[in-house]
Amino acid sequence: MTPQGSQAPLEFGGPLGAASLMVLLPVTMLHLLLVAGSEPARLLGPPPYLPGLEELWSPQALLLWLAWLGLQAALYLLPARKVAEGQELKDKSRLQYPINGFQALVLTALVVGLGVAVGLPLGTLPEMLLPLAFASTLTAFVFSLLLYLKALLAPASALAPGGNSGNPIYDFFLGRELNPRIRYLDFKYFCELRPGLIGWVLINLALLVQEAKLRGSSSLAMWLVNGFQLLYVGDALWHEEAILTTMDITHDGFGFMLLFGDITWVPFTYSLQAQFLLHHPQALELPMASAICLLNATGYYIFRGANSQKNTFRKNPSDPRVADLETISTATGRQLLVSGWWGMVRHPNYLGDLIMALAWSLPCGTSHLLPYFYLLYFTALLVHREARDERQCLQKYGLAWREYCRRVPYRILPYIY
Ligand SMILES: NC(=O)C1=CN([C@@H]2O[C@H](COP(=O)(O)OP(=O)(O)OC[C@H]3O[C@@H](n4cnc5c(N)ncnc54)[C@H](OP(=O)(O)O)[C@@H]3O)[C@@H](O)[C@H]2O)C=CC1
Ligand SMILES: CC(C)CCC[C@@H](C)[C@H]1CC=C2C3=C(CC[C@@]21C)[C@@]1(C)CC[C@H](O)C(C)(C)[C@@H]1CC3
Repeated sequence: MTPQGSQAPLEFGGPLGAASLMVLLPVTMLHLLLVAGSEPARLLGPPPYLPGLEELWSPQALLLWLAWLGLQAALYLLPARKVAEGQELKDKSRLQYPINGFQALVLTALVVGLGVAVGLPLGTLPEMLLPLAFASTLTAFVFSLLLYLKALLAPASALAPGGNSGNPIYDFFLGRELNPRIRYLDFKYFCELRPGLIGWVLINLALLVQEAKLRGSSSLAMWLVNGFQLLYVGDALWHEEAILTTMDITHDGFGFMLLFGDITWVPFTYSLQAQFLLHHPQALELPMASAICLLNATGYYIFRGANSQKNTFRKNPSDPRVADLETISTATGRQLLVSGWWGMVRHPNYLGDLIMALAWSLPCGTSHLLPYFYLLYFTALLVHREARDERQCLQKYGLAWREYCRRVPYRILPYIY
């Protein structure tokens, strides 16, 4: 039996907020897909037209989507170069995770390359984005329901701290079980890094190919967006093990929010800049392109530096790369860094991520707000995420966290926020 009505405070506006988000997020995604292909490309205006069910629903798109999930699951189950252990769980056990995400990216590139060589029309993918996104949304709802039902059979120790309020809508949205898995296939870990992230760069690539077909060559702006986002995804898969200490894996249950976010929202909205560029070509001069590359490199340097510093420290505080950093001791026995990247602001990794988000939008010019959607959404997501993390850290570390906040007063942007 699983406990109902856990005392964790309700987040995301409770059941009403959760229900609204479950409608709003898919509608926003479909709106963005429609608007990106339209002439005025207005983020805040109405969509160019309202698609009928016959345009959204396509059995071929559903089959293609399921085949994609199947391919990624098969690649996940291949032998891995390393098996990593997750954080300690409530019952003191640790789960095992295969580290073969980068291998999956390379093998996917080979499979797609082979497919193209035998005539797979990659350039037609952009025309299928709407039905694919719809099929992906349907699968997210169905899988979330299966996860909700699976959690009914899970022991109490397997449940997430939130997501077990007893309200079915809220719990369906937030996710009840912390690490739902069937044998070695851990659904949350699989979804967080594979089908969505790799799908995102594949969609970008198809948009680049299609642009070359339409206009004779791919634009510099399209190359930059593809290159920056491939670096981001490649980096995430290369440092796959680091995901095991993120809030999503250690704290959040696996429900509609993360599942839809991972497999639907990421590939179909994070590729918005490339979608925009296919329909709205932008001239980009070399000096401007160089400045944008420098901005992306700066963001990446901060993002990677901060994330690696924390991961190295969490794995082994005596590692020579972090042993000289100043720390605060906490009652839990864990320490908090107060110098290096984590002495600059309390979330230096968010700062680097936001700088990169700006660099991904700039190649699209300044005539439209639409390609800046990611930057706006991401700022809101990270500000909200930062507040959630602060609450959890205050609960975990108490006075030591207050001392950290006193020593490092800014959250994300030095001297501003
Ligand atoms: N592209 C996208 O859509 C998204 C990207 N991201 C990115 O994912 C990455 C991970 O983000 P997220 O999981 O939110 O959070 P963090 O990687 O920032 O992890 C927060 C945790 O780090 C530990 N921590 C905080 N301060 C310190 C300190 N001073 N010293 C040591 N440990 C500390 C605490 O956990 P503990 O003490 O228990 O170790 C805290 O709970 C970020 O780079 C973020 O930008 C996130 C969301 C969406
Ligand atoms: C739209 C919903 C309200 C919220 C959905 C949120 C999800 C899209 C994001 C939650 C945390 C994420 C992370 C990444 C992608 C987006 C989601 C799933 C991440 C995999 C991107 C690549 C990074 O290098 C990372 C650090 C591995 C990220 C981890 C968190």
